[in-house]
Amino acid sequence: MSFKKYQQYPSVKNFKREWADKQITQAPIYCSVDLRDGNQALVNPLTIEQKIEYFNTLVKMGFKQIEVSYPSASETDFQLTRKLIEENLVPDDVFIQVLIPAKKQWIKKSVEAMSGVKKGIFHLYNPTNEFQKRVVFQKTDEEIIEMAVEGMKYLKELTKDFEGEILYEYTPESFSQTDLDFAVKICNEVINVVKPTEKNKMIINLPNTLEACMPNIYADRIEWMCKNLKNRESLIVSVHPHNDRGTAVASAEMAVLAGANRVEGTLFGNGERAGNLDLITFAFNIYSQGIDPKLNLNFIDEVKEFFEKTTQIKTHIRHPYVGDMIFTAFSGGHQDAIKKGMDFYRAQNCKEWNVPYLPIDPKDIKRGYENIIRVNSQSGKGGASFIISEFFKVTMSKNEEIEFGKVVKMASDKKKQELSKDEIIELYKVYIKNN
Ligand SMILES: CC(=O)SCCNC(=O)CCNC(=O)[C@H](O)C(C)(C)COP(=O)(O)OP(=O)(O)OC[C@H]1O[C@@H](n2cnc3c(N)ncnc32)[C@H](O)[C@@H]1OP(=O)(O)O
Ligand SMILES: CC(C)C(=O)C(=O)O
Repeated sequence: MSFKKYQQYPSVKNFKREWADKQITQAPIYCSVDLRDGNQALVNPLTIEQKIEYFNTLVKMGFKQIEVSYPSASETDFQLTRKLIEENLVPDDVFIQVLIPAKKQWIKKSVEAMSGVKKGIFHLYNPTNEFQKRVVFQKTDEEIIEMAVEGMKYLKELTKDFEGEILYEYTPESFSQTDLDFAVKICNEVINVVKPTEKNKMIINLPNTLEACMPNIYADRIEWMCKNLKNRESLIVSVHPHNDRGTAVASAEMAVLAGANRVEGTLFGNGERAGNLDLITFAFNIYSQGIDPKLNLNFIDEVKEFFEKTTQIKTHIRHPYVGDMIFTAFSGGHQDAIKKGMDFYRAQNCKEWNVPYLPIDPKDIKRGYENIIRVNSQSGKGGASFIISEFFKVTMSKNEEIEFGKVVKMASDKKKQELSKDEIIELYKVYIKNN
């Protein structure tokens, strides 16, 4: 291994950031890219039937913008888009989005796929970083700009008679490794073609295609772009974070502070390599700050079950907010604080959630309190006492708690396994009989 193979990501020079003093006060616009970016990462891409079921789940969750396909990628993508439109499967308040590479034949195919759309987002992209410009495309800067400009002109021409509500989106793909001066130049040229207004905005999407820098630097780059893009008030600035460094959620949050109005991501962060921005964690983070997340998250366990069955990807037991073990403590110190916190919360009929070690109230996502404390050899008296009061409806004295705590500790240590609720209750019955 040699770290010398890699270079440090450059910071934004001569730039006075403002985002660091801000707070998120409202949820941004969400765009789910599960059916495109998520789908392109699956071992077996989704069938039309699976995509429709997935689409309906996203709609039920409250997504108003959904990237449904890459119509030039496959017949399935193309036909799915046609089916959604022809069979009127898209609610009136939902935009469907298609991803389009900047090449005439693919633009044409994508426009055909969207014919008759009521609310549509045409998302054009071409890679803009130094390596891809020179090695993959073997083009000059001017030729790369021409690809984007000519692509957008052609797209506009082909869609000029569309009667639905149309939004154009442009992505300088691989923005994360693109020189900022070039990124702003190419975006401004495309903006010149679309000519957005405050009433008819366009989307400029700035992806962390390969997440290569720390979230603070991504935020600097987003704020710098927001300050240098033409006609900013007519733009919806969007971000599309990936998770290669494991910091996609932080990058998205800081990008929102830095001026992004919209985030693209997927459920539970599915996506190529280390995945995309996890929209569920992102939205729960907003929720847990007392802000309306503008997504319906209360049936997230059903969504998770559907997601796992459909994608064949198991969500980690420690996945923030939704993992199976996310509201469970084994360790004594934590259990003691949770028990005291729960007792206080109930006794005082608290309006604000403030129970230690529980990031949100499990009931918010239809989970009960029965698993918040589980007991093994790492547990203390508080854990055993919680089980007895919660499930045997007996409140122990302090002294009893101490003595019975020792009994439970010995039994679980001897067994070298967790003790079930029933085992603890049985131990308690014996303890009472003998004392
Ligand atoms: C970061 C992202 O997620 S971007 C989205 C990437 N998603 C996908 O690629 C999924 C769908 N893609 C596909 O199904 C196929 O790649 C297709 C249909 C688009 C093209 O297939 P093929 O013609 O067989 O080409 P192939 O995949 O080998 O190579 C891609 C070609 O498109 C070019 N290309 C890649 N992106 C773009 C773009 N945004 N605009 C224009 N051309 C592009 C490449 O330079 C390459 O060109 P070349 O054939 O002249 O060398
Ligand atoms: C096409 C763009 C938005 C993309 O998927 C990426 O850059 O990761």
